[in-house]
Amino acid sequence: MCFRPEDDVEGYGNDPILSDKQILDWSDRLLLKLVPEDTRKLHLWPTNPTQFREVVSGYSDELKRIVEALMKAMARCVGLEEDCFLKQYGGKEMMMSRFNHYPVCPRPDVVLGVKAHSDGSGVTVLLQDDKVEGLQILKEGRWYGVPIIPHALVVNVGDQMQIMSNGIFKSPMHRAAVSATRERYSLAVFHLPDPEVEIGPAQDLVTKELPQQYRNLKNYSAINFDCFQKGEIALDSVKI
Ligand SMILES: O=C(O)CCC(=O)C(=O)O
Ligand SMILES: [Fe+2]
Repeated sequence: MCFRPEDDVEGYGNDPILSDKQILDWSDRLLLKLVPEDTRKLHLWPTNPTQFREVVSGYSDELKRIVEALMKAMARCVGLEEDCFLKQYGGKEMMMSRFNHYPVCPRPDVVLGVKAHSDGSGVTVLLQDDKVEGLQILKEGRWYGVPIIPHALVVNVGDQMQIMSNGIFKSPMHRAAVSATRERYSLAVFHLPDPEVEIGPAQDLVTKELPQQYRNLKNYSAINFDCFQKGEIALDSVKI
């Protein structure tokens, strides 16, 4: 019922095939827009388990509150007015959820659950599997496993926060490994600006020492998608 329709990105399916050179991710995923609420495609939302809609709606409301508080704190951290980043989002911020399932894989030495990427969001909140590790972050050329911390959420800075902060907050490269013996689940919620609204480096963070690093732009998700298909890094393509 909730299978991804051919002309849509939302719904349940495997890694979508966008090019014949693409190495596929070892994962099934369910992609659902949560916010704006009036754009939810409820026909793609599972009805089993029966509490799914209620639980996910509640989670979405709480997360929106947390992310907004976080973005305010991040603005204050770099000496900006607290609503400086949120204001750039326009009135219609977006939240997209991705439920990842990584089945047991016979060759975890050559296959990834999610290939190395940085998130195209402003901020991503990850709810990790509480038993099976898999998330890895690239730091100074080495991959580090992210440990499971019970009841904790993992927050990832996304590319659009790197742009708005003029490169001060970094959007890390990360990937998900798979296991030969255990399946794994994760839930990523991407918090993004309204695609119709222009974002760019906060002018107070543009100085003589740190000139503007990125151009102003709209709909970064589309830029990200185009670059992914060409095998290019989206952030590099918008660098000045
Ligand atoms: O499964 C994970 O821990 C990471 C998933 C991820 O990076 C993503 O969905 O963008
Ligand atoms: Fe990610």
